[in-house]
Amino acid sequence: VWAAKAWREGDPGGTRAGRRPRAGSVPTGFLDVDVTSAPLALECLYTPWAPGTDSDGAPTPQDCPRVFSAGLDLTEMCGRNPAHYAEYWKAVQELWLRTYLSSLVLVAAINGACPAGGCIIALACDCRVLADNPKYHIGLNETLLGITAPFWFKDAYVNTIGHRASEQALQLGYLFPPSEALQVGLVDQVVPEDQVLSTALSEMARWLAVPDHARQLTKNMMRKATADRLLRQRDADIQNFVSFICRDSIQKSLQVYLEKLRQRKG
Ligand SMILES: CCCCCCCC/C=C\CC(=O)SCCNC(=O)CCNC(=O)[C@H](O)C(C)(C)COP(=O)(O)OP(=O)(O)OC[C@H]1O[C@@H](n2cnc3c(N)ncnc32)[C@H](O)[C@@H]1OP(=O)(O)O
Repeated sequence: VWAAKAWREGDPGGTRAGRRPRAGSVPTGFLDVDVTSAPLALECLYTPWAPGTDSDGAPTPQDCPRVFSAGLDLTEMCGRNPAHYAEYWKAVQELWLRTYLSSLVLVAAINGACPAGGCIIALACDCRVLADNPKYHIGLNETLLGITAPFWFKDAYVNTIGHRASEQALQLGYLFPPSEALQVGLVDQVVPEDQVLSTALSEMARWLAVPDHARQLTKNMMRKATADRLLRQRDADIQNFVSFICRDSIQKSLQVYLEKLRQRKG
């Protein structure tokens, strides 16, 4: 995700926020963003986490091909205590709200798989450019993990691809390959892999050509109702998440899913 400020200053990389998971951060699979540090805002958010770092120790997108974000870190939702789940979910809400309501132009350059939490961050951006690789699936696949997408994930989905397509894709936990993602409107452009970043920059230029105040007011007008819905019920949403995730059956489902992932690797 590239933010307008960094781009404007001629530093597309900007300050890196994506680093290996650490205390106080929201591990989202391979995307790790510190949301407890206010000045970070979104000017710094741009890269998925994966092995491979630059001279500052920050990861570089070209070093982590194949994964934009593996979604939320399932190990944060397994075998922990309710206080941990509550804190984690609050941080996830915060990450989404800040991204979704940012007055900056945000363009997601999706250079790999983009399931669940990865998809929700991409959906919070203004525009999505996906690399044309049949392995780069995008969507909300929660049901396949035995869990349900929270209402605000669903709202963002419906806002983007419509009610019927969301209803079907959410129930099936469907991950769209690039051509279908484009067709349904989940992404705005599908381009060859080596053109993702340049296309994202062109998109950024297009959005930045619009007077800022008019674009920002319009963005807020379009997004406010969806964000307000979560803001009104943040605490209830946290309680729902905690009681849901603490169920034995849900813990079991998540553990089985994680185990399958690990076995698939081996
Ligand atoms: C009432 C309301 C209740 C609401 C409740 C729930 C709310 C929503 C909750 C969660 C949303 C989510 O985001 S769930 C996460 C969904 N993500 C996925 O399903 C993706 C899983 N991962 C993959 O499919 C693949 O890893 C990949 C396609 C992204 C990449 O494939 P690749 O082959 O490159 O990588 P590996 O498979 O080898 O994985 C490497 C390594 O990472 C572990 N892994 C992968 N994904 C996750 C993850 N999301 N969380 C934790 N760990 C993950 C994988 O097990 C490997 O680990 P090891 O190195 O230890 O073997």
